[in-house]
Amino acid sequence: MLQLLTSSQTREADAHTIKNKPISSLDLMESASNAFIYAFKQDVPTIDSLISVYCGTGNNGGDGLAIARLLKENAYDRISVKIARFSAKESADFSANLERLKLTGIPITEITNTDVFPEENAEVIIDALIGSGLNKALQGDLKSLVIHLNQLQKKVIAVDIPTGLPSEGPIDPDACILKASLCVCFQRPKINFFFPESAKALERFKVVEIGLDEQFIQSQAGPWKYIEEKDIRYSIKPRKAFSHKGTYGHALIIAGYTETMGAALLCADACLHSGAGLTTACIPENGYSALNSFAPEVMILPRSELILGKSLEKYSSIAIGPGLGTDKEATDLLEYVLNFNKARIVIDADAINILAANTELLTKLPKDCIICPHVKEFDRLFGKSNSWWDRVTLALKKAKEFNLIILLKNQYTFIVTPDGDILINPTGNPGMAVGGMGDILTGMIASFLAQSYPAIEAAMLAAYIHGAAGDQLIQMNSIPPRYITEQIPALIKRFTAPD
Ligand SMILES: NC(=O)C1=CN([C@@H]2O[C@H](COP(=O)(O)OP(=O)(O)OC[C@H]3O[C@@H](n4cnc5c(N)ncnc54)[C@H](OP(=O)(O)O)[C@@H]3O)[C@@H](O)[C@H]2O)[C@@H](O)CC1
Ligand SMILES: Nc1ncnc2c1ncn2[C@@H]1O[C@H](COP(=O)(O)OP(=O)(O)O)[C@@H](O)[C@H]1O
Ligand SMILES: [K+]
Repeated sequence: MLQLLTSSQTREADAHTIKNKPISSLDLMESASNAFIYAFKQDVPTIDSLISVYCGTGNNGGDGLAIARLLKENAYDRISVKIARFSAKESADFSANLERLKLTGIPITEITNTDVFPEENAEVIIDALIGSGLNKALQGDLKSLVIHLNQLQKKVIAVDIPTGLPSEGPIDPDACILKASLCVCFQRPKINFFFPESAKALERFKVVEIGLDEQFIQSQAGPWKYIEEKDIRYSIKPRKAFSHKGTYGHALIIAGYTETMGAALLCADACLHSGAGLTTACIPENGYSALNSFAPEVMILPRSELILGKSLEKYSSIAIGPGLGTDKEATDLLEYVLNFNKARIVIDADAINILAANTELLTKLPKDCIICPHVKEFDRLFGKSNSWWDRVTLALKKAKEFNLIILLKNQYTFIVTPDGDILINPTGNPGMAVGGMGDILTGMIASFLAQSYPAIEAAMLAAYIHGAAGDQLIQMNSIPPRYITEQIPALIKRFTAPD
């Protein structure tokens, strides 16, 4: 997993690299600027594009000056540089790069006040005004400049981070930010890129290596970790020779209601496709024939038997909630499952809403229980948050308090653990924003739990593979959830095979 850094940790990684590699800070800036150019060339291959580089006077601005010079060396020769000089300060590496830039003949304009902005006919704007050194919300002259640049509606490519976006912490919905169509960021994505509020600052990002000390970065403390394919390959176990259905556990799916039987079918079918040896669905009687025709491999536990106290001993995992409803019977079922207390459980959808209405049940959750709320379910359960940063911070607190794994769903799903980690899932795409998609994920988690994966791994494998299945169908505008299920077995097999 990639350890993500706060802006102050990034500064430490920067200083550590300069001291120990060793490399001068000016050479590190050159390396960062070269890495930017590499990504830029892929996005703007036309060398006669008109490019304007807007620079602040800190190190982000220093990058901008070096980038302008390197673009010229790479045959882009229709470049101009605009320096926003609203204060007398400049960083040493900015000054050094300004001297180098002056030798190239690239036109440089200084913007010292905002009464009149220089005319701008560039097709591409490179934003090197402020990077990770942002220390307050934009205001004054710089804010006026950013508002002006946003109004031009040009293609903007940001260096390291869009000007005005903080690297971490709550994103103010009213903040003034220079909106980028692409951000080329250095070494690690910024934590704030993973929150929906960042959509006002950037459309997409690319991460480029700039030569910071990886060992140092990985040894940094902090909850934010980014899941990589190699983590999945490392966790996932191939099926063994001489194994049989009993080897892979027996999952019980307690789900479905007259109007929402589909949720139970999708969930049970996804569990089956994710490798559980046996899958049983506990659904109302009016769903039996639908289940038998949709997924004949799945067995049935009559709802009436469970209500009468049928033992849960034989099940290696239990999923409860998809399409379950929130009536008295559903509440009793959840309580019964929680009282059993031995099962490896995943709680979703209506079962989360039942928890929200009966918060005393939270204390009955067994150790390493997984809940997988979407944002509304999460807020119903734990209260409203003002920002995603606050919401995930709250999840961290609740995961510790209740010894619980919280899988908070979104474009980037956050898996928050009782040990204080926040694992960010990178897979998935907006085609997956279709009802029933979460039911598939819950079935997958139940399946991995049944197969004896530790709970955090079960959550991680399910989230990653679920999203990766969606990414295999990226050519579809919207993805019916059952299409995800079809992808799962081959995808799991692929992750068990050598690279
Ligand atoms: N290790 C790495 O990743 C590497 C990072 N590198 C690059 O360095 C960048 C970080 O550079 P940095 O620390 O010099 O800060 P930077 O972003 O230029 O901003 C500081 C300037 O902005 C000003 N300022 C701040 N807030 C403001 C506001 N609201 N409104 C107005 N002004 C404001 C602040 O002024 P002050 O408040 O101090 O008066 C100061 O002048 C990083 O993003 C990357 O591009 C690479 O070169 C090499 C390796
Ligand atoms: N824009 C998106 N990008 C990536 N994944 C998404 C996106 N939208 C939805 N998903 C995924 O689809 C699932 C939706 O779950 P949920 O909202 O519970 O659906 P439902 O309740 O209809 O089953 C989650 O796993 C979520 O991560
Ligand atoms: K920037």
